[in-house]
Amino acid sequence: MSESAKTTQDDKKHLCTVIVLGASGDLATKKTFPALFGLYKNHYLDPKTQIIGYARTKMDKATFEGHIVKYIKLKTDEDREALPKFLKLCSYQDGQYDKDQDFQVLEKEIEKVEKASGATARLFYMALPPSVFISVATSIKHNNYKKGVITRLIVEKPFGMDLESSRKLAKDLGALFTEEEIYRIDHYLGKEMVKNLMILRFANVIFGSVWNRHSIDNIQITFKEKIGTAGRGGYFNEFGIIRDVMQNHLLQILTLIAMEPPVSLGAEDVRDEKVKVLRYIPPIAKGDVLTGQYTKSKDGKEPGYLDDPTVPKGSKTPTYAATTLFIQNERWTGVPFILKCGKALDQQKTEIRIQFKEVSGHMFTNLARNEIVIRVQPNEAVYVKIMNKEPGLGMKTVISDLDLSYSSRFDNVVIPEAYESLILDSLNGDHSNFVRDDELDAAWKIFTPILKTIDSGEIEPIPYAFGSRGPHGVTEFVAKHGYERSNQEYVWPNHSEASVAAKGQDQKVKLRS
Ligand SMILES: NC(=O)C1=CN([C@@H]2O[C@H](COP(=O)(O)OP(=O)(O)OC[C@H]3O[C@@H](n4cnc5c(N)ncnc54)[C@H](OP(=O)(O)O)[C@@H]3O)[C@@H](O)[C@H]2O)C=CC1
Ligand SMILES: O=C1O[C@H](COP(=O)(O)O)[C@@H](O)[C@H](O)[C@H]1O
Repeated sequence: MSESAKTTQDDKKHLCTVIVLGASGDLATKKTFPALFGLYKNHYLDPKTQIIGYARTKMDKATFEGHIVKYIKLKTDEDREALPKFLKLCSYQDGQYDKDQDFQVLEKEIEKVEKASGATARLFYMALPPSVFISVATSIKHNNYKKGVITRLIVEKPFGMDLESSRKLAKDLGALFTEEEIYRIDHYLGKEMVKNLMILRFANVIFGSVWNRHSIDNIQITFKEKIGTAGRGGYFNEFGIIRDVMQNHLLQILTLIAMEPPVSLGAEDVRDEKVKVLRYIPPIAKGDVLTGQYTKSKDGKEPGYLDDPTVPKGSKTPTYAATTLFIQNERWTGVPFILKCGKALDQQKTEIRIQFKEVSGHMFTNLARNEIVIRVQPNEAVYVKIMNKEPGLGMKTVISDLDLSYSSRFDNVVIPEAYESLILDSLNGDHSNFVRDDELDAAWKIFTPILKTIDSGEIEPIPYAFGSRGPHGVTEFVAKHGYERSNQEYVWPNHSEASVAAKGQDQKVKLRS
């Protein structure tokens, strides 16, 4: 174990200097700096914290500041007051990613700000394309890694393309930094409702006792986006929707839904349980996958995937995928976990739908199955679909719900951005919501064989129109794995953003988009 790693055990709350590598890029501008600002204005960031941006692009201070503020939303007077103070903490340094002398200049800058702030830890945020991860990590190790200073490295996905490349990345990174120093970010682990999963499951007897194959018939985890690849076609085409969303975000949700109770909330206890679940899942079978690719919208206004000039002609990269995973352990054998994700669909939402088995006996007719729906975004909510007596003189059953919609239940709550939550965790040295190397390995084992089949062009993606519900066959795919759609009419009252807005001005919860 390195000198630096040894000290981290006891020094979680060190004052950090934050170094954002790739500071000129999309992620840094859209997510990293707005999240750092969010932490600052809510007093989670020590006001002495210094933030240094680093990238190849030459920028003076004013240009850099213009860049940082582009996606920072200023909603209140306090926000407007906080911004100039936040900008004072930020500076920018240009340099190449593989030149020691440039990282030496960066080192001088870090030492200068450390002297002023008294910081004893460094958080390097790699907001960079994976092609430069290792050369940047090497440059940091050679030039900016100091004995006695805590070093933390946030690495963005994708963590490889398949099992082999992921192992290589892990090996190369592992030769430079300890596992304790590495924070592999999956921003879904920072989402409020994803963080709520352990509490829902393990702090409620009524849920805990039915959370198994004896009561649950099937589980669906769905991610839908209205946008297409939106200028990221070059990146996307290499990866496809399974690597972009399913193998990481949806699988992380699955592990939290399916794992056994951890011994504690400690990072290693939680991650041990997550790995165990993944190891019980066999690789996805070819018959358990359906893929699609979006075409022009029906009105011709939105372009098809292949119309993106950065996408190679005739590409078969899927922009939609549905797969079914099975966890072969005592709790879950026989329960299909159906993961669905797609771009350019009819709506934006991420939700977990747990459908229970049928009620036995024949006392009632026309019953719908119970469902617990955990709405990750938008309109965070947990609602339970139950059968109820239709009010009146008869004994007719009707679907109703027990609805915990955050917008109506919690007053004046600000739901933090996922990146705010995760950056705060890394500043505090907390790994619980980051991906461990063996977790990654187990995840790639599940997906690599089917990805190879898809990459070989063996599975033809089914075309679907931009803005539609997805490719034909998804309903049948889901039904094949046991999901039963009720023939009783039911619409969750808070299903759309419009419905939340329509609830009127007394809406108290501030939900950030
Ligand atoms: N953008 C997003 O919404 C998300 C991104 N990610 C991940 O975050 C990381 C960064 O993504 P993103 O910000 O979109 O990436 P960008 O393409 O915007 O790259 C970030 C910066 O890296 C430098 N760069 C770009 N291409 C190269 C290259 N070929 N060689 C060397 N340097 C290069 C550029 O800075 P300069 O030229 O100034 O050095 C650029 O500003 C990636 O790993 C991505 O997968 C994860 C989730 C969401
Ligand atoms: O990681 C990614 O996630 C986004 C979706 O994130 P969300 O927080 O807006 O749900 C997705 O658009 C992108 O393709 C993917 O790389």
